[in-house]
Amino acid sequence: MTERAIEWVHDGGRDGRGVLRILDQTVLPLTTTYLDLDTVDGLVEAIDALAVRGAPALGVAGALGVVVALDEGERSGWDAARLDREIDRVRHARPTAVNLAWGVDQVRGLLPQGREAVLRAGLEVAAADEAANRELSRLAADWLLARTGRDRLRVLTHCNAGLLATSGWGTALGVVRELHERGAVEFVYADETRPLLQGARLTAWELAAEGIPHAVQVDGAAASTILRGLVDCAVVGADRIAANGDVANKIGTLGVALACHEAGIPLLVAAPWSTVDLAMADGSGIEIEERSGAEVTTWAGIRTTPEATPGFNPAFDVTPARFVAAVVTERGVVEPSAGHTLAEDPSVPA
Ligand SMILES: CSC[C@H]1O[C@H](OP(=O)(O)O)[C@H](O)[C@@H]1O
Repeated sequence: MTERAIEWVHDGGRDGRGVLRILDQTVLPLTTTYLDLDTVDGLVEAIDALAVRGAPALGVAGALGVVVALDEGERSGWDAARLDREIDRVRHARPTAVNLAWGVDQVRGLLPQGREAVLRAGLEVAAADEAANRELSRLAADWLLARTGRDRLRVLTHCNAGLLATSGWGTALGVVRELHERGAVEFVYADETRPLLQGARLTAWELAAEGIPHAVQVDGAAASTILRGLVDCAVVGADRIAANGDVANKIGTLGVALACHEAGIPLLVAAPWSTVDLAMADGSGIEIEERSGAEVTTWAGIRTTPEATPGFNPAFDVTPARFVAAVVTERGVVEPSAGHTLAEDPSVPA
C-alpha cells in the first residue's frame, strides 16, 4: 500500500512553494481523493471532519500546519499577532490527541529563523513519526510473541491506528504489519468502531490491501469475542497517554480493556512517544472530545433514530493503567498493569 495520509508536496500549491496534501479519509474506502490544504480554514475543517485523523497524523498536521499558516499569512499580509492566532486555531482544532498541540509546538518557535527552518522542522516531525512507528512495531511484536507464547496471533483491533492515522506504517496496525511480515498473524477481528466506522472503513481497507486475514465485527461483539477465547490479545493506538499509564483512545477501548482483563489476555497500546503526556499525571485530566450527536443518530445522511432523539457522542474514553498490559513506544516497553509508569526511564528495554 503506497497511500500516505498526509505529506508535504514540494512542487504543489498556488505559488509552487509547496502544499500540505492529505488523503481524505471521510470518503474511504469507496473513493480515493486527495485534498491540497493551503489555508488555515481548510486545514481546521479537515481536522474537524476527520478528513485527516489519528493522533500521530494530527501531530504532523500541526507541525506542517504552521507552514500553511505562514504561507497564507504572507499571501494575506497578516501581522505577527494574526499569524499567532491562526496557528492557535490549528493547535486547538481537536482537544484529546496531545500530538496536535505537540506538533505545532515543535515548530512554531522556529518562525524567527524563517520559512525554510520551519518547513524543515515540520518534515522532520513526519519522518520521525514513521521511524518511531516501525521501531515500536518491532518491540511490540517481540513483546506479544513472548507474552503469549504463541507463534501466530489472533488479534483484536479497535478504530484505525494504521498508516492512515500516522505519517507512515501505523502504530497498532503497524504491529499487525510487523507480525504479518513475520508470518505471525493468524486472524484479525477489527471492531467497526461506531459512529464514524474507522475500523470498518479504514482498518479493513488497510488489512485487505496487505492480504491480512480479517473480519469486521460490530463493537458490541468485542467483549464476547474476547471472552470466548477467539483472540490472544488486543492491540490499539492512543491519543494521549498519561504519566501513570492511563490511556485515552477511541470510545469503546475501555470496554475492550475490561474484557481483556477478565479474559486474562493482554491489551497492548502502541504509540509513538509524541503521544505520551508526562505533564498529565493521570487520565482524570484528559479532555474528552464531544462530537455532534448527529454522528450517532444518522449515517450517510439517513436518520436512524426518531427525530426527537438526541445523540450522545464522546469520541474517546480513558482506560485505567491497571488494565493496560503494555504501552510500547519507540523508546521501549512499559507495563502499567504491573505498576510501571511512563515517567520511569522511557528507554527501558523491551
Ligand atoms: C494511531 S491513531 C490514534 C487514535 O486516533 C483515533 O481517533 P480519531 O479517529 O478520532 O482521530 C483513534 O482513537 C486511534 O486509536
